[in-house]
Amino acid sequence: MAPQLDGFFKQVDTLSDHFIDRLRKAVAIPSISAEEARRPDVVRMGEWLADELTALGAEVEKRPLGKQPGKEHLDLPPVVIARYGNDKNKRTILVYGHYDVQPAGMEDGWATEPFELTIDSKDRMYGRGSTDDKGPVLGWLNAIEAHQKAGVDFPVNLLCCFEGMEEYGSEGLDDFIKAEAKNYFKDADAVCISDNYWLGTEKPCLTYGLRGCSYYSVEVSGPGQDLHSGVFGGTAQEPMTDLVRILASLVDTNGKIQIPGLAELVAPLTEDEKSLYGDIAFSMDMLHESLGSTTSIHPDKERTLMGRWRYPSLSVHGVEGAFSQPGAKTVIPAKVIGKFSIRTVPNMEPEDVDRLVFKYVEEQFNKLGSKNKMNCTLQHAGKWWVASPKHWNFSAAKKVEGNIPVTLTFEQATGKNVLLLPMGSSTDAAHSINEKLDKKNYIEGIKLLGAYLHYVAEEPMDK
Ligand SMILES: NCC(=O)N[C@@H](Cc1c[nH]cn1)C(=O)O
Ligand SMILES: [Zn+2]
Ligand SMILES: [Zn+2]
Repeated sequence: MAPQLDGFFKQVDTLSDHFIDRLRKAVAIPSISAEEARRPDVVRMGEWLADELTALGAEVEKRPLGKQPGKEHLDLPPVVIARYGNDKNKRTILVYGHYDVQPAGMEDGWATEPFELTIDSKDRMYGRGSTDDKGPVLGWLNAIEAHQKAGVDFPVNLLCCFEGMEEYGSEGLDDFIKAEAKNYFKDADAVCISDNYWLGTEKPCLTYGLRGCSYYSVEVSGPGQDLHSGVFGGTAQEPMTDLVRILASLVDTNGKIQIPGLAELVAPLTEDEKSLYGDIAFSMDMLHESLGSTTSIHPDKERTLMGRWRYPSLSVHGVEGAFSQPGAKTVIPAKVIGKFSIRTVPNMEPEDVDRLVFKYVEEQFNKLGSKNKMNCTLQHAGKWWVASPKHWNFSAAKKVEGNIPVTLTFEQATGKNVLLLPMGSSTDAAHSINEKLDKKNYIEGIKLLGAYLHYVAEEPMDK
């Protein structure tokens, strides 16, 4: 272990209550990027983060990203960029994270108030954003503070890029990264992202690939307004009935995507690759623990891991415009918008996926012979990404021990290696109700991020 690390680690332990308090303040800001009414809170969260970074001595800027595409009345939240240290003799590491969160409310079934960090008797810290991605983002700030208070020299120059629209597909960030790759980010020697999870609960992991995500809307409309089913049921063709049929035709119960031609886009499985899955420290029990049930598709670990990593999957997410409250409202919705997405893998090109999806959805709708109107559109697409795990950036991270739309953009625009270094575990329930981060993962995760920076500072650069 590098000698300075000991002092840093001890200081992280000393400051642990203060770091938890910092996370409590962050979780208390409901920075939900998908909800228009919460946009001021997303902006407030960015400002809070910028202030915290400034107080730690970083040079901070809040860069505007313009208007939200398709919602021109809304400003995108600023990207918070910062530089900590400018020593030409040190390496420069660019870290990325996001300060926005997924929607959350008690009505979804949370056991505790989602925007109040609640710590239970097993030191599990519940709150929206605790693991995705406020805990990991604060991990970098906490690592800076622990170095300062321990009197340990910070081993690298740190560049930060923290965005507020990740959970909405990182609107506006691609163009920003491309524009700044040779400007603000020009000194970066490597990139590190902490915005994913361990495979299980005990063993840290490094991630060198992410599936892509192509996200679609299917709008079906007919009547001029919502109708009373007692008055109009049996007289009007119902958009919801058409939509449910289309959505049901996309994928079967065992996750097999029904869209012709899609499977042919996937890189074939080689014997070499197949043999790798057996040795991975993962079990069906671990999967069932993180699922919170035994309703898994595949009976064995190999097929499960392949289903999660190397094959595409299609998920149906929800329906806009449909009655979703408790009770028995007898409405016939006039217009409904179904949402589904496909997690894509090598070698699926997003344009090919779109073409096959649009053709199939059109055919399924035409088969219904409905007089309603249907329109299928792409909301956003992030391409899959695979890195080189032999790079020095990964070698450094290995010593200390899963789509993030902009990962590929960082790699292509900066030309630098990108490492994904997760803090949270597989049971953290990111995007779900009762999201949490274990205190152990948070505190040890701060040490992990700090130690990675020490090792990356020392790695020979010749890979
Ligand atoms: N923590 C990463 C994450 O959750 N990313 C989102 C990104 C996304 C894509 N489309 C909408 N959001 C994910 O769902 O993978
Ligand atoms: Zn995230
Ligand atoms: Zn997320």
